[in-house]
This record gives sequence, C-alpha cells and structure tokens, in this order.
Amino acid sequence: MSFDLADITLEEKRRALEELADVKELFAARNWFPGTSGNLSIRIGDFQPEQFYFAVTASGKDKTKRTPEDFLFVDQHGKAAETTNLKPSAETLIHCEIYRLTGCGAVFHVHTVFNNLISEYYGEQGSVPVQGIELIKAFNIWEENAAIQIPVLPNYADIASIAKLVPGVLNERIPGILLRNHGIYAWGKDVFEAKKHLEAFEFLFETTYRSLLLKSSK
Ligand SMILES: CSC[C@@H](O)[C@@H](O)C(=O)COP(=O)(O)O
Ligand SMILES: [Zn+2]
Repeated sequence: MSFDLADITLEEKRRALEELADVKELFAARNWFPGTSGNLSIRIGDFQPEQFYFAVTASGKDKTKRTPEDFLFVDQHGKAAETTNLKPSAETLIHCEIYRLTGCGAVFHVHTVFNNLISEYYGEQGSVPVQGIELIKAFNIWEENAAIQIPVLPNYADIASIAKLVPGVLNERIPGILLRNHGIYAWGKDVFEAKKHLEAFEFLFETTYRSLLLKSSK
C-alpha cells in the first residue's frame, strides 16, 4: 500500500525536526561540522524499502547555526517531498541507500580528523580492523575480544557511484561505513541509537590511531 508525506501529522514532523536540530547543535559543539561538512537525517512515518520519507539537512549550510531553513523532507529517491527552495544535502543518495537497505530511523555523517586519518590508513585494504575494545559493545556485539571490520569505500566525486557500492559492503552487525579521506556514515533505529553508534565509531578510530602511533614509537 502506498502512503504520502501528507499522511504524517504536523506534530510528528515538528518533533522529528526538533530532534534533528538538537543533535545537530550537540555535534556542532564538538566541532563535527568543519567548513559546512556533514549531513544528518531522520526518517518519519511508515517504511517500505520502495517508499519512505526522511528529513535531511539542506546542502551547504553552516551546520553550527540553528535556522528555520536547516532541513527539508525528501522521498526514497532523495527528491524534495514538499515545495521548498532548499536543496537536499549533496550526499542524500547515500542516506537513501542506507535507509532502503536497513530500514533504520536516523543516519548521521560527520567529517573528523580521526575518521579521515583512519580511513586513509586502511583505505587500500577496504576495512578498518578493530578488536577487543570495550566500546564494540555499543554495536550490540557482546563476545569477548570481539573482532570487527568497519568498511571503507572510495570517495568518488559522483555520489551516485558511491551509493551503488553501499549494498556490497553493508554489514548488518556494523552500523557504519567510512568514505576514504572523507568521513563516516553511522546509523541506528532512532536518533539515540545513531548517536551512540557514531560516538562509538569515533572512539574506536581515535583509539586505533593512537595505538598505531604508540606501537610505531616503540
Ligand atoms: C564543504 S566540504 C563537505 C561536502 O563536500 C560534503 O562532503 C558534506 O559532508 C556536506 O555536504 P552537504 O551538501 O552540505 O550535505
Ligand atoms: Zn561529507
């Protein structure tokens, strides 16, 4: 059965936008949006892999500011679902693909120094190995000394070409994908879980980076 953005109440839309604005403000305070980089989204309403809607950050905005023009609603193809002058994030197609494949509720993308350094260090091998660090449990992986691989995709200028590679690397245990020398996409069933996953990834990247440095200075 098909449904429409108009079926979603104003109250539900307002709540979603407020939640997204709050998490944007929090990440901005951590300097996670340098130079207007980064994009965030939250899904609203029903989900079918072939039909869904989400609010996404408008492209090129200063994401440290809170304004009435920060977000717009788009459909499963990344097209504006309401009349607006705002342009969806240039990377909306990656959000679309993550929602389509996982049915998750929120997707966050940030550029940080640690995610960039680690994505380049392991870029050639296509994934970042992490083992035995407590914060792996944030991904609901509870085995002792768990070993995970975080996928790294090439950073093509054409976003559609990156989006096409997402199905090939998406691992349902690992709620994140790195783009080489670019940043991370992390997701979760809602804003709380996507934020938890993103924070865990960033901790793992910084720990991995520092541990490589420590080992190289022995
Ligand atoms: C200005 S550098 C960052 C962009 O090229 C891009 O990678 C990014 O994350 C933000 O793009 P945006 O279109 O604002 O969502
Ligand atoms: Zn980006």
